[in-house]
Amino acid sequence: MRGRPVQCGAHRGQPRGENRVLEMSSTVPKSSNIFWHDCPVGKTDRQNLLKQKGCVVWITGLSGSGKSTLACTLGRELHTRGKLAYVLDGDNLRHGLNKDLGFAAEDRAENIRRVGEVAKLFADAGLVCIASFISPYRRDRESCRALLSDGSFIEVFLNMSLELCEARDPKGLYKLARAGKIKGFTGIDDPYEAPLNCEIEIKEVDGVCPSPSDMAAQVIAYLEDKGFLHE
Ligand SMILES: Nc1ncnc2c1ncn2[C@@H]1O[C@H](COP(=O)(O)OS(=O)(=O)O)[C@@H](OP(=O)(O)O)[C@H]1O
Ligand SMILES: Nc1ncnc2c1ncn2[C@@H]1O[C@H](COP(=O)(O)OP(=O)(O)O)[C@@H](O)[C@H]1O
Repeated sequence: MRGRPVQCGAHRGQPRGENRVLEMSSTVPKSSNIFWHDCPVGKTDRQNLLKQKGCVVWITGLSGSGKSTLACTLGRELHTRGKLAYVLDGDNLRHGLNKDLGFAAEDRAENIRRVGEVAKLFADAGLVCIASFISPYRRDRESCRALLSDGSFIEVFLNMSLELCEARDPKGLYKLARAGKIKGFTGIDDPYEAPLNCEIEIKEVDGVCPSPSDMAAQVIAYLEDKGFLHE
């Protein structure tokens, strides 16, 4: 859902003859008397330099579904092809930018809101931004999608069963959650809302998950097809 337009009456700090309408897709700023500054080098210039188009590949799924694995494999594959990508990973961002947030629904929403804004900046810089977050709430993911225009938000759903994720349990978190030692763990006693209209769905076939390189190849094929890997 697009947010409400904000009237912005100045350019580079100088008042303009007519107001410019900026589209704000998230919350309305708390601060007043703020002005948008345009720079002479724009997104198109950066994309031409990089010979690629900026976008956000948003990977969502349960803990243990393979989000970080896909993010890293995809990042490496793009790097090998000479494409600039950057991975934003849930666990990593919770060590810094989002270290003040927990796992209550409102904290997860704020986590995803911040990441959506950061991912938008990376896409504007011309990079393939790979965001790897459980992002369990549809509404939060849709808010991030609304920040990006023209199909440049690509939602990848790692549709792996809870059984598979729990059997993997690389960090032992499902075991702790089952034992009641972690409360509000996604898939156990906290919700995960599967995407309804994602661009890419990766799932098990006969209980077997595609290999990391096959998953990455599926995303690369999409990016190629939609022209993100060219000027
Ligand atoms: N309660 C609870 N629920 C889910 N996950 C938990 C929880 N507590 C800690 N962890 C660890 O946090 C990682 C998920 O962080 P995210 O930022 O991706 O979560 S969210 O998008 O805000 O829901 C997640 O990483 P992944 O396993 O890589 O998904 C876990 O390692
Ligand atoms: N496609 C895959 N095939 C087999 N094992 C995988 C695959 N993707 C991930 N794994 C393994 O599953 C576990 C969880 O993967 P991870 O990427 O950490 O998931 P998430 O980031 O969603 O929590 C890891 O031990 C990883 O090596």
